[in-house]
Amino acid sequence: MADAHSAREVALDILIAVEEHGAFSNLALNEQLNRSGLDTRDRGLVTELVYGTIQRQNTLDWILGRLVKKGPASLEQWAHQLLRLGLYQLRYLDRVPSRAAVHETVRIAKLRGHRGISGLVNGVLRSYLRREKEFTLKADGSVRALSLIHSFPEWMVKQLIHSYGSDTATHILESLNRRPSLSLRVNPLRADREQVAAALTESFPEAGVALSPVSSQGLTVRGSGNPAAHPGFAQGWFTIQDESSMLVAEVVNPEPGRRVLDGCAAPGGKSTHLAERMGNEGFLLASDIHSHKVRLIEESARRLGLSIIEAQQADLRQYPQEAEEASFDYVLLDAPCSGWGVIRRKPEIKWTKEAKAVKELVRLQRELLAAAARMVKPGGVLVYSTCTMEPRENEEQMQSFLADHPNFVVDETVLELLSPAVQEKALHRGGGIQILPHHFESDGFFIMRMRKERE
Ligand SMILES: C[S@@+](CC[C@H](N)C(=O)[O-])C[C@H]1O[C@@H](n2cnc3c(N)ncnc32)[C@H](O)[C@@H]1O
Repeated sequence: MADAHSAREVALDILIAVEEHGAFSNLALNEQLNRSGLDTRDRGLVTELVYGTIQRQNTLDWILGRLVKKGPASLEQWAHQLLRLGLYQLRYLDRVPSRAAVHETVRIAKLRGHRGISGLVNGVLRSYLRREKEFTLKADGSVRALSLIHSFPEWMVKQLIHSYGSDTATHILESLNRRPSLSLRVNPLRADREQVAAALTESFPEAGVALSPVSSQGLTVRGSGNPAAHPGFAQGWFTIQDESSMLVAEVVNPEPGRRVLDGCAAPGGKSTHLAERMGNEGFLLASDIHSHKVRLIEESARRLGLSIIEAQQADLRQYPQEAEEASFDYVLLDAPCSGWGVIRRKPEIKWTKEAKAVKELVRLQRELLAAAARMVKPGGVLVYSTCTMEPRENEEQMQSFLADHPNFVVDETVLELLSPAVQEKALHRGGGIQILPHHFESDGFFIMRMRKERE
């Protein structure tokens, strides 16, 4: 069995990969954990350390700025990451005794650096423990205080307050700092929701499996357990998917036998959901610009027994061959976006995506929307979705789409397609629905359904 020492070293390696090489935290975690040979408890610790340290980065750096003489940026990259990792444990992890956290951090510093560095690490962490009270943060209504208390960039906090008001913005920030939960979508072509819940509970008694109030195909897993390791996964009983994300296919609500285009489809979470809802009858073209990701759609479709999906690599903006224009009954555009709704799973989004990136995304989404609109048959349905709470990419984007495309009308009855719990909580924004992260402790999502008028 591996010990907690190596857990911290694995965590440090992942933090360095994310910061220096721009790796995605969730992918880097998966890859390094699989290689590490750590047991379940230590894997849990690594996950906690990596997500927590990235999540709390600006608060940790604010403190380090006062404790490291020339500032933390003057240190070598790995030493800066190591200090963040050590300080995170002292400030946020009750279950790790302070002595152990300091001792382990200094030990790693000795292993990886020279004596000077281990002395510095030791001094900084010990002076934090002595001066802890100086770093108490109080909400005083300012953007700066909220940004430091919850560790979000100030521009993002400002934008959330502007869009949702201060109370809701605070709920959003708090929720995005909680651990991501796990949910599954049951494949009705292969299994029944109650039976899958019972089978998983039998295999993982600690898992706490329950029926989701959000989606009629969803199950939530609140405790520990790894459903992907259950034999039912390979047999196509279920897919691991966030609950909010399941609402998109429910809003599209395609009839079996029809022609569907998913224009930004990889890795295929929503394409496979759509095909399941169609009872595997009809035709679903799942296309994405990245060929390596198109393979993932094919793999999932095969595992779930969905033969109506044709996956292809294509830039939606280069579409269509004339033959395909206006030939789809339903078109889904699940657009690339700023991803604020999934910060729980990819906390580095807070630090890597800058304010100006939103502008570029808005332009790309606009081009993709125009292309998607061309593919819809007269009388057909267009659904636009994003996993963000940023209004310029959501309701404002749709406002300008509707102004440019007067032949599309908003489907105002969209909530009737969704569960009572969603009907009660979802916000109505410009004809679309907005799920916020604290509504169900799931991802933030915007979804809007429109119909193309018959000529
Ligand atoms: C939000 S993700 C889609 C997630 C997917 N719908 C699912 O549920 O698994 C957005 C996708 O858009 C793709 N994309 C970006 N630009 C594109 C373009 N010009 N044409 C087609 N796909 C594009 C990206 O490769 C990415 O996979």
